[in-house]
Amino acid sequence: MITTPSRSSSAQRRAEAAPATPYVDLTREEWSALRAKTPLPLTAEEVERLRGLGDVIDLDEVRDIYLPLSRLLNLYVAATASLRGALNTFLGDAAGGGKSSQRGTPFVIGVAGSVAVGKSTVARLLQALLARWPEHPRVERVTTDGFLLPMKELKERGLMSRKGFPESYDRRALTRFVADIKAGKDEVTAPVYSHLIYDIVPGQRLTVRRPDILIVEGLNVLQPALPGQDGRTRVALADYFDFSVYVDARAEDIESWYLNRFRKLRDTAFQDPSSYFRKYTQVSEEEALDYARTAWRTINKPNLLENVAPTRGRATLVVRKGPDHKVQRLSLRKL
Ligand SMILES: Nc1ncnc2c1ncn2[C@@H]1O[C@H](COP(=O)(O)OP(=O)(O)O)[C@@H](O)[C@H]1O
Ligand SMILES: CC(C)(COP(=O)(O)O)[C@@H](O)C(=O)NCCC(=O)O
Repeated sequence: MITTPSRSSSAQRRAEAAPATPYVDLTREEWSALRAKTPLPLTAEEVERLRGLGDVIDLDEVRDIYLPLSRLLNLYVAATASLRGALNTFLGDAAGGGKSSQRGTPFVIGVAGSVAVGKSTVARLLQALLARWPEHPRVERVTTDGFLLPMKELKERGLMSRKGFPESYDRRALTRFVADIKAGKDEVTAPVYSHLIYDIVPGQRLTVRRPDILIVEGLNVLQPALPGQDGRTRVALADYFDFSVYVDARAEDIESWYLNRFRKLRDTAFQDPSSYFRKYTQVSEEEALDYARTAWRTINKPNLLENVAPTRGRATLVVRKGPDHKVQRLSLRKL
């Protein structure tokens, strides 16, 4: 065969020089150029609604990063619906039509990353943007903190300073919750955690009623399953995800976001007389920040390094933020 040498593009040359990875790596510029292909511009009114979520987020960031992401997810949802059609065709052929009318289950998106990396901000934004697509107007969001063990149990098990570590959750209940959603149940409920009382709210449940899309956000959503008592591997939460996003940043930057958030909360939510953290409004800011620094150094940073960061390579998409929260790079899993 005769081949003619062609002048390769810089992207091609970079791909050839880079070590093999299961991801397509994109710079911010490459990703944001995809915005032009997103047929869903934001109106001024919608931009205001996004601001109304209470998140401090740069509007260019919404347009350049999160709007293309909502487009990508819209394509994945559509592709999953086509796959369901293929499955129904197969079931129709194989089972004489009896099982060929699967209604479809919610499309589940996991959002993982460290404490304070910005998971909730990303998840709220995605919820608002995805709900604008006519194909999937009902988008619900749950945080995994509802599956933390109640404080009484954490105390009994000596886990109060391991809050957020995999062992501080009822992982079976969490996996069951998402399994039930993917089983197509009409109503699935979950316990509710309150940051105010720093505990599970007794008797309260949230109900998920077959949304088009469910976003599950939490530190450990990409954790592999624990082996059962019989030593056998179990199903993990992430086995039920249709797509997952890992929000990544340098630990030093996340620490400063954690401390900033603590400072803001000290001026707002901690002032509430029923707040578990009210004591930090009664001491100097420096003393309060000393507590937050210790919590970062002894709980959240070790959890990030030991448990959370090692799950990054399981995500469908990794978004890497810089010190100003702006996304600098993205890695998208190849298919
Ligand atoms: N894109 C962003 N731009 C500016 N600030 C952000 C952004 N994302 C998160 N933050 C801030 O960083 C802190 C942590 O974000 P949050 O969404 O609460 O994190 P997580 O849910 O991962 O704990 C908060 O103070 C939040 O306001
Ligand atoms: C509630 C959390 C464990 C996070 O829960 P998630 O929804 O990610 O499962 C975390 O935000 C937290 O409160 N950690 C305890 C250590 C600290 O106070 O920073």
